[in-house]
Amino acid sequence: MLCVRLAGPRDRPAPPRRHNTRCDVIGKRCFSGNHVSRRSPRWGSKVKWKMAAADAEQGPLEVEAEEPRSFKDLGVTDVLCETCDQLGWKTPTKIQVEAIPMALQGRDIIGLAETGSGKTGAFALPILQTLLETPQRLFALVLTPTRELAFQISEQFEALGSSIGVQSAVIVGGIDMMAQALTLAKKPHVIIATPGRLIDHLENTKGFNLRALKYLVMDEADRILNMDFETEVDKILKVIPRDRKTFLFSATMTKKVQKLQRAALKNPVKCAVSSKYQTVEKLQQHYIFIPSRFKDSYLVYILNELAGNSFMIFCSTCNNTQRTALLLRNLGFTAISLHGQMSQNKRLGSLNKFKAKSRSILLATDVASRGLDVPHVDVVINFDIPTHSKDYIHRVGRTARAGRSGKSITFVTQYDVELFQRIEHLIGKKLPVFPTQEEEVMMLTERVAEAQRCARMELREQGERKKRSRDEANDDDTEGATGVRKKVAGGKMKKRKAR
Ligand SMILES: Nc1ncnc2c1ncn2[C@@H]1O[C@H](COP(=O)(O)OP(=O)(O)OP(=O)(O)O)[C@@H](O)[C@H]1O
Repeated sequence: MLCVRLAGPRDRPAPPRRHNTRCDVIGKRCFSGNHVSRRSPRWGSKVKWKMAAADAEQGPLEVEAEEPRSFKDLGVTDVLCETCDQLGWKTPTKIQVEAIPMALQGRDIIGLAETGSGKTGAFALPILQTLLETPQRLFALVLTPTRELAFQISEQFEALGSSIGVQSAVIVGGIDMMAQALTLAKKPHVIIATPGRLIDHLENTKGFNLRALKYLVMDEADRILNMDFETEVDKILKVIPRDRKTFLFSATMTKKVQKLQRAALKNPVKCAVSSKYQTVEKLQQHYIFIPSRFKDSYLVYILNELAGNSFMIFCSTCNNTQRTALLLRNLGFTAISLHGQMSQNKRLGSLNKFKAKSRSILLATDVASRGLDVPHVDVVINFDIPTHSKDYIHRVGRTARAGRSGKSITFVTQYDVELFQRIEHLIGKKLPVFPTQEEEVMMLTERVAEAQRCARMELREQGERKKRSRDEANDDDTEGATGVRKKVAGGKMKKRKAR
């Protein structure tokens, strides 16, 4: 028997019912009788309805909930509660409290919650629970803006679904189409994809379609819906069923999300547990105002001052990311880069080294600003100020995740004042200055200048090598290219060495 109580979308949740259900392993029947219907969250009677109407024209329904104590209270089935417990998720986060019961009732959802607040679990758990109750291949599609985020979400689905045998597939660019086609032929339960590559498969891979899809998730929805992906998303929406459930999640909300809400959502519930552009409370945000030509010296100074921490440093271009990584490596820091001009293998390699703490500094473009969850990041440095203020929120959200504390420092030069003011306006806060000692910074300039010269040389050599051979093995972020470091090192560069 499948656990679906056919109820109207505005029904108040019914009391829990125990019943026999398909569970534990997708497609196998369990008769333990321990499972709670997906339409029967235990705390249902405590839901207070803020707005009575929920018509698409009138905007999404907003709900306010009294806080339940456990995932079980939200209506999550025992087997998934156990997995949450094993993952160390003792209590649900606010967005999970708001979104999971609504999702289990079969509602479309717009989820807005600050960075690092557990949005992935908020959409993955209801999908897995429904999959358990109504097993089906090619059940859910999650769209993400970046490849690394797709891998991360897939890991989370696999972790949460480990005890029920869920199979997920990552379909992103930069990876062999044929291998992906073979994976798709096995019909995984959940596909996590970047829009462009998914379209490639929908158009070119024989036998692959999403005509039976039950769930569409857009993670980082506002980014997915901006101009870069608009055409792809429209194409995808045309080839998936209209009677699917749709979830949009992000830490920042734009008018474009509302635009899509009109186009693709049905009777959505808005689960907003933060204001539109909110940064995390436990994040200490700072800025430094410095002349543009001393940026590198100030960076080295700060890395020394905060030695022992783990850093994510954001640059505006691939070239500057690469250059700064080379510069820092020439000065003995364990820095590694992640940007769009690297092969996918190298990108994942960099991220894994940083995650494994074998590198303490990750330099990245905005390809790493959204969604990436590396819990040990202590400090985010905006070496180049973000040109889109919203990116600031996502970048600094790479630290202070899941209740931890963290620090961010934004470099503001004479050219960045207006952008900085826009950021302060967006987040509704005046940021304090990060204290620096100018004399100490100036003492670094000579060595930094030498390292800059070497980094430029290496960058040129890398460019020439790339031209000579398109062989990926020789391209991008070759850490071996730091032989020049020896030329620079000479004496003891740093007061203290970053880990
Ligand atoms: N209920 C929970 N209890 C404890 N930890 C949790 C819980 N839910 C999620 N987490 C952890 O919190 C971290 C952040 O979760 P997640 O990546 O889903 O955040 P997010 O809201 O999607 O962030 P972003 O906006 O940056 O994408 C992850 O490491 C995840 O394992």
